[in-house]
Formats: sequence, C-alpha cells, structure tokens
Amino acid sequence: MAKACVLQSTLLPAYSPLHKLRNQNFTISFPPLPVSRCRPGIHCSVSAGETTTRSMEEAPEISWGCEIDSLENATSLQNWLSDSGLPPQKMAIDRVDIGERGLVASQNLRKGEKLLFVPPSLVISADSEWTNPEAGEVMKRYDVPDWPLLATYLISEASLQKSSRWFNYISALPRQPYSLLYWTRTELDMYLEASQIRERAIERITNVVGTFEDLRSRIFSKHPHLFPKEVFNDETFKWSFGILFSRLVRLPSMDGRFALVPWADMLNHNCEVETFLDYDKSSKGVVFTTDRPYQPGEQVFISYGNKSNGELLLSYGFVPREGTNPSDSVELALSLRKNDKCYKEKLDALKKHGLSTPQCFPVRITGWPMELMAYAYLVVSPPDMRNNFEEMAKAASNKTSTKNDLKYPEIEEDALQFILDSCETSISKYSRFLKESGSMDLDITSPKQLNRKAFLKQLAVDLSTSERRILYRAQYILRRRLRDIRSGELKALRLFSGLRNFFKFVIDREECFSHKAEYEGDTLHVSFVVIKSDSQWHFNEDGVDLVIHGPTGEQIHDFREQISAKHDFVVQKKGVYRFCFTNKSPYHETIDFDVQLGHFAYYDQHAKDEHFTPLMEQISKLEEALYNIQFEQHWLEAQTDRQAIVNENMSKRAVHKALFESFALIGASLLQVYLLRRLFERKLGMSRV
Ligand SMILES: C[S@@+](CC[C@H](N)C(=O)[O-])C[C@H]1O[C@@H](n2cnc3c(N)ncnc32)[C@H](O)[C@@H]1O
Repeated sequence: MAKACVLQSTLLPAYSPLHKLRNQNFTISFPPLPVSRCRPGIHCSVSAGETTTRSMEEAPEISWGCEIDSLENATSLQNWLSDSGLPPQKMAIDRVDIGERGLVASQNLRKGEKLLFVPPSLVISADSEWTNPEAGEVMKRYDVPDWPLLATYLISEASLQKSSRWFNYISALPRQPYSLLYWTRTELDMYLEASQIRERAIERITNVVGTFEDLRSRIFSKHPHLFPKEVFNDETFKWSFGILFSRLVRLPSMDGRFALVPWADMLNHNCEVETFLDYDKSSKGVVFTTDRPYQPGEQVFISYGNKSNGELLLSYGFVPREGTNPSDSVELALSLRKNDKCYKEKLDALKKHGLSTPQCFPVRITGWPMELMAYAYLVVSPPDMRNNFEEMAKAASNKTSTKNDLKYPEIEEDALQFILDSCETSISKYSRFLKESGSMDLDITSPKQLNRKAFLKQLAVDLSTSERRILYRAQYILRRRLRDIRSGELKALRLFSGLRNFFKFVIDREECFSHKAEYEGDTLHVSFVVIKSDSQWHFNEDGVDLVIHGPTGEQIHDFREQISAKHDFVVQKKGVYRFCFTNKSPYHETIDFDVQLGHFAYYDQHAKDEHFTPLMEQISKLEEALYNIQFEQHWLEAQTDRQAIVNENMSKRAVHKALFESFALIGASLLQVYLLRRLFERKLGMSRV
C-alpha cells in the first residue's frame, strides 16, 4: 500500500513541489530536485512498470544520448558551447572517480570565486523555442505544466537530431540516466523491501506513466503527425523524466524557474559542499560560488540540495558513503492500532488534517520532528483524551503554531514506547534484508545482467545500512529517555554507570584487546595516542592501524596510519568487542589506549513524581557529560604526553647536534693548528739551510 509522507517537518527543509499544476487535469506531482563508490556502466534499457517485465535485451534502446562515461560527445558539447557564447572556463569535462564524468579545475580556484556564467540563451526552460514550432504551439494551447512540457520538449528536440540546436547537448546526455525509474518492480520489491524509498519510487514511476498516458490520450493521439508513437512513447518519456529528475535545477533568482543548464549539469554532488546553482543578475548568467579552493586537476562539486540518501538514490541513482551526508534521514512509518477503541475517531481527525494511516515521518541522526511525536500521542491516547484528538492530529500535520509546547506527560512514556516499537520493527526489516543480501540469488543469465544486479544490490545495501544507522541512533535515544522516565526520583543518580579501561602498552607488530559490552544501545568511546617509539632518533609520524571488530567478527571501524584518533559507536550487539592494533614501523611504539562504555542501567517502572523527573533527567545527563569530560581529559593528557616526549626528543637531538658541531669545530681547529705548525717548522728548517 502506498503511504503518504509528511515531509514538511521541523527537521527537514520544507517540501517544495517542483511545479504548481496549471491544469488540474494533470495529476502528476513531482518532488523537489538537486562520496560514493564507483559503479559499473549500466548500458541496458530496463522497463520499470509493474506489468512490463521485458528483459533488458528486449527493451528498446533510446537512439540518442551516449554512454555516461563517454567523453567524446562531452568534448563536442564543450566546443559547441564555446562557439555558442559560453565564456572561457576555468574547468573542463573529464572522467572522474565520483560521478563518472564531471567538471575538473584546470587552474587554481579560490574560495568565493564565481564560476560558469552560462548565458540564458544556453538554458532550456519552459519558454524555450521549439524546433518544431507547431508541436510547441499545441502543447501551449493545452496549457501543459512545466515538467511534462519540458519532458516532451526534450524528446521532440532529441528526435530532430542535427536540426535541433540542442543536438550537441542531447548527444552528451546519458542514454540511460541513473534513476530508480529504471528499476523494475521486481527489483524494487527485492532490493528496497525495507526502505520507504521503495514506495516513493513506485509512486514516481506511476506518476510518470500516468503523465505520459494523460498526454497521449489528450494531446498526442489527436495530433499523431506531430507526436508519432514511435517517438513519443513510455520508453522515451522514462528517459526524459530520468534526465529531468537528475539534471533539472530551480533558479531562485530567475523567479524560481526550472531549467536544464548545459555545462552546469556536468557538476557532481558532494554532501559537504554548500554551493548551489543560481542566476546572477549582475553577470546575466547561471553561476555558482566556490565554498572552498580547488587545485588544478581536482573535481569541482556543487550541492544538489539537502537531500537524504534515499532521495539522492531516487532522483540521481547514487548513495553517498555511510555517515558522510549531514542531511540524511529515514522515513519511519507509524500506524493507528487496528484494535484501538477510538480507531474511527482518530482516523477522522487525521483525515481532516490531510493525514492517514500508515503515515511516514522523517527521522534524522539528530532526532525526529514534533509532528511524529504528535502522531504517536494520538495513537496511544486513551478514550478519555478524545477531546485532544483534534489538537494532536493538527500538530501531526504541522498546522499548529503551538506544536513545540505539545506535551501530554501522562502518555509520554507510552508514546515513546510506541515510537521505539515502530523503530525496532523497521530495524528488524533492514537487518533481515542486509543479512539475506549476502546470499541473495542474483539470477544470473548474462554477465551484463549480473553486473547490473550486483550494482543495484550494492546501492540497496548502502541505502539500507545508512537508514538503519539512523534508526539505531533513534532507538538509543528513545531507550535512554524511557529509562530516564522509568527510573524516577533518586534512581537517576545511579542511572549512568561507566566501564572504563585505559592503559599504556608497548607494541611491536600486533596487539589485540577485548572489551565486553553487556547491553545493546550503550555507547562505546575509544581513543588512542601513539606516545613514543623505542628510539629517540625516530619519532613515528606514520601512526598505527586500529581495527575494531564486533562480537561476530564483523568489522565496525578502522583507522589507518593514525597517530591519534577517537571514535564513538552505539553497541548494536552485546558481546565481546576486539580492538587490534598493527604497528608497521620497525620500532616498538608506546600507545595510550582508552576504551569506555557508557551504560544507563535499566530500572523497572517506579512511582513517578512529575516534579522530580525532569531534575533526575538533568542529573543523569550531567553524569554522562562528566564521564565524557573524563574521557576527553584522558585523551588530552595522552596528547600532551606525546607532545612532551616529542619536545624532549627534539631538545635532546638539538643538544646532540650542538655537541657534535662543537666537537667537529674543535677537531677542525686542532687540525688547522697542527698543519700551520708543520708549515712553520718546514719553513724554519729551510731558512736555516
Ligand atoms: C547533474 S548530473 C552530473 C553529471 C554526470 N556525472 C554526467 O556525466 O552526466 C547528475 C548525475 O551525476 C552522477 N552523480 C552526481 N553526483 C554524484 C556522486 N556524488 N556520486 C555518484 N554519482 C554522482 C549521478 O549519476 C547523477 O544522476
């Protein structure tokens, strides 16, 4: 069942539909637009519809565009753009590690520099002139909204090959854009089973198919000479929408117009970059301002917007490396309980505010929106709170200004437990998928298919891992809050118990240590500093390796060639964690190692006192903070030790050098005296003769 999702939350940027429908007959509604691993080329065309299960070999190929990693057409595009008025550039299209083709600095670029300057004449928007003006006229007559209009425009221009002024641009576009539009229903079901992105992809595919059907029945079928079936069909629409989803940008300074900007659309995305494309009124061109310097040969990035990994996969077909996307979020589905005595009343309240059951809410690594909490309050509220249903549903729909004050202390624990249960149900789906993905039958019928399936599976594994990570974090926070609430009164003083282990050791080649974690959800803090080597003439600047393994031998984290490092992680499985150090230098090294486990002890429900609970919460938080400070303090002490030894070695070396130089000077002086004496003695002998 498709689930409605509230994206307009206190945590996510406001949901801004790409276009407002000008004609209500069109039912399409598309979501907003714009360091990962390498991918094998997917040079096949695959059907996405539920009923269309054509194999890749059978699917018709698009006869324009190129393989995404091809540079030949990109070079022609570059030449054509220069001839058409693109000013000289400080970047060039090249093959890159991230994103296959991208723009690479051809000279030093300063931070804060404006780049690109693509003139409006080289931008494709809903107002662009049609090479076939008659077709353009018909589309305008039907008042087609921007997205379907641009999709049709792109196909029309592509089919006219060299007669279109956009020939060079279209030839450099990927023949098959990376996008979930190209995943079959079976692939979506199999690989994205745990993620809500599956629903979003199905919805999007349905919208694209529906839009094409709408255009076909209302316009194309009535003007077959302008829109022949061989050119305007579901396959070509899938291509053009794939291009729009992965390349269309919104230009705020051009009245929020949506545009395809040749050249600028060769820039790849980086989650850490904070610069966006926009129209610059002073230079009259599309630009972006660098937020960091680049050296010649370095790939230049922009941001496609603050999108979650799922949204990036949906529109652009890639998933950033785990933990690198600060805008990452996962959609958590919450549902009313079927056996709820007030099910109907609650559902009516939800419907009144445009919500339903199940309903998705975004959860981030930093927390969840108030809307989600409001929905949870509604789900768990007993019949005697029916007067509050309306207020709760309103707050869950983000339509209330007082939502931040929404508090029902009497049902807070139930609401948090309900969110925790939903989180855990979702986590178990991800865990099942990730476990099964290891032995997933890739149904190999050809190497090409194997390549594709392995690639899609990897994307799904990456997405599931990053989404599950956020849920684990939410689970940890929820458990802690519940423990705080349940512990009550003075119990909170003993809530936090830490297990600490810190010591210095000398390592020759390899040393392993283990630490037992008794509870899931606790946080393990690890730090080490390489303090000294056994030779005062050598000081290790290459560092050591540390690999952390979980209870079943899985690798949790690794540091390579580090002098000092710190890492925190949430214990997902209780058991013994192993920390293995490797020293690759020929010297013995002394390492200061600190591992600390923070645990909130679980207490059963005790009498609660509303006045005391917040105080106890604060005390337990302070206790944890104190513990963390001790950890930081030890780390700093270790760093100071290292620095003291570095300084001591340096001064010893300086003294040795000075002594050596003095001895050398004395030696040279004595030699000089000796030689002079010999010379004078000889001269004296000669004069006597
Ligand atoms: C606007 S285009 C950028 C140019 C594109 N690389 C090309 O060669 O045509 C967006 C597409 O680039 C790729 N891309 C962009 N950023 C990426 C990243 N960080 N990692 C992997 N692929 C990326 C994706 O295939 C995406 O659909």
